[in-house]
Amino acid sequence: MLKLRRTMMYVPGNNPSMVKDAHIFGADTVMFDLEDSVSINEKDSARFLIYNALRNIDYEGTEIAVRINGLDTPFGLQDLEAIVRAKPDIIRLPKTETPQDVIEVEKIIEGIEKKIGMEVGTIKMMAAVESALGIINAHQIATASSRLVGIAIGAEDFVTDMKTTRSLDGVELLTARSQLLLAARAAGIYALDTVFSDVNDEEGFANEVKHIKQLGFDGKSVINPRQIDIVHDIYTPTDKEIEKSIRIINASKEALKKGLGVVSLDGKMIDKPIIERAERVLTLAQAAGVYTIEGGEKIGY
Ligand SMILES: CC(C)(COP(=O)(O)OP(=O)(O)OC[C@H]1O[C@@H](n2cnc3c(N)ncnc32)[C@H](O)[C@@H]1OP(=O)(O)O)[C@@H](O)C(=O)NCCC(=O)NCCSC(=O)C[C@@](O)(CC(=O)O)C(=O)O
Ligand SMILES: [Mg+2]
Repeated sequence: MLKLRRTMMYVPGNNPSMVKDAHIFGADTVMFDLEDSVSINEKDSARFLIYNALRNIDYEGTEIAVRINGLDTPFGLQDLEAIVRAKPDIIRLPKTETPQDVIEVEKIIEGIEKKIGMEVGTIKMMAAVESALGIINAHQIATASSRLVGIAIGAEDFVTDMKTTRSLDGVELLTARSQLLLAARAAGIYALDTVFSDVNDEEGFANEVKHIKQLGFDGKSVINPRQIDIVHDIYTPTDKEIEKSIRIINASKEALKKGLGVVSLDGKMIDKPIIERAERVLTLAQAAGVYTIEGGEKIGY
């Protein structure tokens, strides 16, 4: 089954009540943060909290990521030493600028895995790109380690680096988002969009989600439980899309029987890429729980 990563919800690593209940809101991934939502004087206590939470709280199968501090800070190495031992699914690197940043973290993770007898490769990685240099190096970053399940854009830091600000239409991010997506797709890994900081602007948020879905992102980092359903609703194939995909696949099967590569449905050409897109709609629908593919046969609509 396809692993959905429509939402990765940031949870400040210094907030015990948020950390305890983080999984109950239904985000596809919960991401405990040790970096920018934690002040310098709380770095050690947050690391301790997250280490203990991962070891003692049952997150009921929700994918867990931890955003560590960069290795260029006094906290990054200590974060890795503690957090790898607590076995999250994913370590997220902030402010990744070069493939060496990824390789350096991977070596440390591997060293800890070996030291504690954990199978090498258990901990996956995700790299956040948040600067002009990172975007320019996006493909090298995306292919720097087989542990990488995805790359993400961090827009707040990126626009600061670009000496601009964020707007509702996101014009300042278009090139960076596109470059990040190209890098992720060429590397065959997930592409995650950035946070939308105004949790009360539901309309602005929904418009941004529609925009990044159309660009091709797999999902988005979110900062508040109220943002989760908005993303999931927009990302879940509609009944109409599912029905159309089934008709396309059935038409393609008929074409195959007749030995045809191209067939027409409702006056529109149906060929291989269109069939692939229809298959993906059904795969996404199944992963989202709104459609069933049983024994290779598509049923349930
Ligand atoms: C925004 C706000 C303060 C609003 O507070 P409010 O109090 O108004 O929220 P309410 O809606 O009233 O909360 C209702 C109930 O949900 C609970 N609840 C809320 N949020 C929850 C949550 N996240 N996790 C679990 N539980 C939660 C809450 O405890 C309450 O529970 P209860 O009291 O029991 O009813 C709050 O959400 C929050 O702190 N968010 C996380 C912020 C954060 O992590 N920022 C760092 C990551 S970005 C970054 O670093 C930039 C970046 O790097 C990013 C990139 O890479 O893209 C770049 O460069 O761009
Ligand atoms: Mg950031």
